[in-house]
Amino acid sequence: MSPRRNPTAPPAIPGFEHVSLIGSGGFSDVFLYEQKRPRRRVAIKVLLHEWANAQQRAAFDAEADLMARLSTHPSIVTIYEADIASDGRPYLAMEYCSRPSLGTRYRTERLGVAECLRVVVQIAGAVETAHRAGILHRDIKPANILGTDYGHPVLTDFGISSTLDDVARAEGLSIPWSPPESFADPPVAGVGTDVWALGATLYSFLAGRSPFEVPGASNGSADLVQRICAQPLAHTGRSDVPASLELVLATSMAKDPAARYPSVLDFARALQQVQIELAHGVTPIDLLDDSGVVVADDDEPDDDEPGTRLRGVVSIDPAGPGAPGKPRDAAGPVERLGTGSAWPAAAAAQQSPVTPVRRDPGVPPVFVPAPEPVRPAAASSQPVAVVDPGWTGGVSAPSAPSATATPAPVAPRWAGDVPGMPTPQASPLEPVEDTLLRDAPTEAEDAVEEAPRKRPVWQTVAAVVALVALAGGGATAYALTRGHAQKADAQETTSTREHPAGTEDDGPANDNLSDLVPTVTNLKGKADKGGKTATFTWDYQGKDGDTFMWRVVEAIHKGKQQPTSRRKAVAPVGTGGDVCIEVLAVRDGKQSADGPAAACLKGD
Ligand SMILES: Nc1ncnc2c1ncn2[C@@H]1O[C@H](COP(=O)(O)OP(=O)(O)OP(=O)(O)O)[C@@H](O)[C@H]1O
Repeated sequence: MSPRRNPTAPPAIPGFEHVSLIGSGGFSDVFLYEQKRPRRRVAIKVLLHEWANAQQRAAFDAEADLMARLSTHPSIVTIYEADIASDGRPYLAMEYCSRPSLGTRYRTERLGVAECLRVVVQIAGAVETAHRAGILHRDIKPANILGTDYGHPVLTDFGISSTLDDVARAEGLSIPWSPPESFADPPVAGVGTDVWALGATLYSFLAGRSPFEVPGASNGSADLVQRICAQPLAHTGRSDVPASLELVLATSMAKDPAARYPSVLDFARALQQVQIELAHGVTPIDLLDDSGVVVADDDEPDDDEPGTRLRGVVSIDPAGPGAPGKPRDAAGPVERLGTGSAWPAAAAAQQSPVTPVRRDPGVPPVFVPAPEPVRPAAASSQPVAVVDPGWTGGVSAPSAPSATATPAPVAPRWAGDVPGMPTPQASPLEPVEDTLLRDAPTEAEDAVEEAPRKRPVWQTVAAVVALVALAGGGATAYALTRGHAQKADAQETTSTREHPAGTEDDGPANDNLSDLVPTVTNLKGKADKGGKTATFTWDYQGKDGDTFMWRVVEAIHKGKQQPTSRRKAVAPVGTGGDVCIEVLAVRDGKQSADGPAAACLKGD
């Protein structure tokens, strides 16, 4: 896969030897290093820019401390150290996860229902733990669930980049896993955002596609946003997914945040109920109690909280002494949640300090909460330690579950989420892009010492709107690279591609990815003499014999795909000299894993 930018040079870091590049994200490059003492492989995430001031440095330190404390959770990637490299760039050394991310796996293999449930319940424990520490993840998606050497799923990417500055904190998100309120202006974030994203992640694992991706149809960012906001959720299309699980998914992805599970813990409990129904082992939800330690097993079953590795779940005040990953600075860069409820996360959902989720009093929450709010010293217990096979890879201690312990999900009230949802036809998938709302840093941007930033959602929505205007003859053009809104040049524009997780560059984690079809890069158009046509050219680093499909793209219509084996396409220009095209690489019937690249030529 060709990155949208060249990776930066690996910095010299005392005590570590650079081995290879693992991959590049929007704000960082991740390298494999060999730590000298003790000898072990580590993944080092190096931010693209050095810090401009002491305030940013302090924010980075606070964030790294927080992450390190959170990362003791068994389903959160372990952080080893955070520091500043010799070239001035901050870095984070972490556990090297040698297995492909779930972002790669769900697209390339059919995951079993049991594994999907197990993974998501485990990750739910991580997310709930973060929420109790006052942190929203805000970018939960399959690609951010890595696999350790032992195959344990671990959540990563808590947005260390969001320490950069206020702009970075604005919003950057992965459209396919984002809820409708993320597309509001300004975007809204709360616990419900993570509940939706985790539900959407589970859906992706089961369906092999993200929830609003329609096989065979256009799955650009504008399409996805429209469907996420307005269309009902389709069934996963799998006969081995029971109706109860479809309902849990629909509840977690109810359009109205108030109609979702009030906390990730509640969502996880509903999944445990499905595990019970399917006679699967119940996966424990790993949480800390109020003293900050995992409660030791004892021999009394906990019928009320099946499989929750926690006895006295309490209202944890993130500022309190027992809070895991207690923020050093309450005014720090990460999004903090409110507290003070017996349902801490639920309370937080209503009190997001950034923009509260508006709860419509006329719409009662449809989730039936667990019978009792969590209480301190509930003195329930776990009976025996059992080995949870598969992803768990370790000893866990689910309590004896009771089929009546956790309430079954009830039908969401949101009209679009009711059963009877359309089931998409099975057809070859056209993968949608992973993180869709990022600026693609240009070399010029890289050259200046500017904090990387994520593009606020409303800006991208504005870009979508601008593209609509373009179809109507407007002169403003944007290159929409499946969600990347890049302002185009006056006469020539270039579109570069996102580098999605799971499609890394050459490196040890990529062995199983050699079959992925890369995406074209450096797509640019130039008006031909006479102004009636434009010639687009692009770069491509795939295999001999790979071909391309290209087509003209308008705001609400896409032209017929045209095959070519050349890296060139001549497109007719529209009114005002505007024209946008998208180009997809094809190999043996397979398309670019990252979808098409797109670029626009803007008229006068
Ligand atoms: N601890 C790790 N072990 C192995 N691979 C990792 C680790 N952390 C990240 N990676 C891989 O490195 C690549 C880049 O990761 P990074 O988190 O920077 O990018 P991203 O998630 O694609 O983008 P962004 O962070 O901008 O959303 C991804 O392919 C990711 O799977």
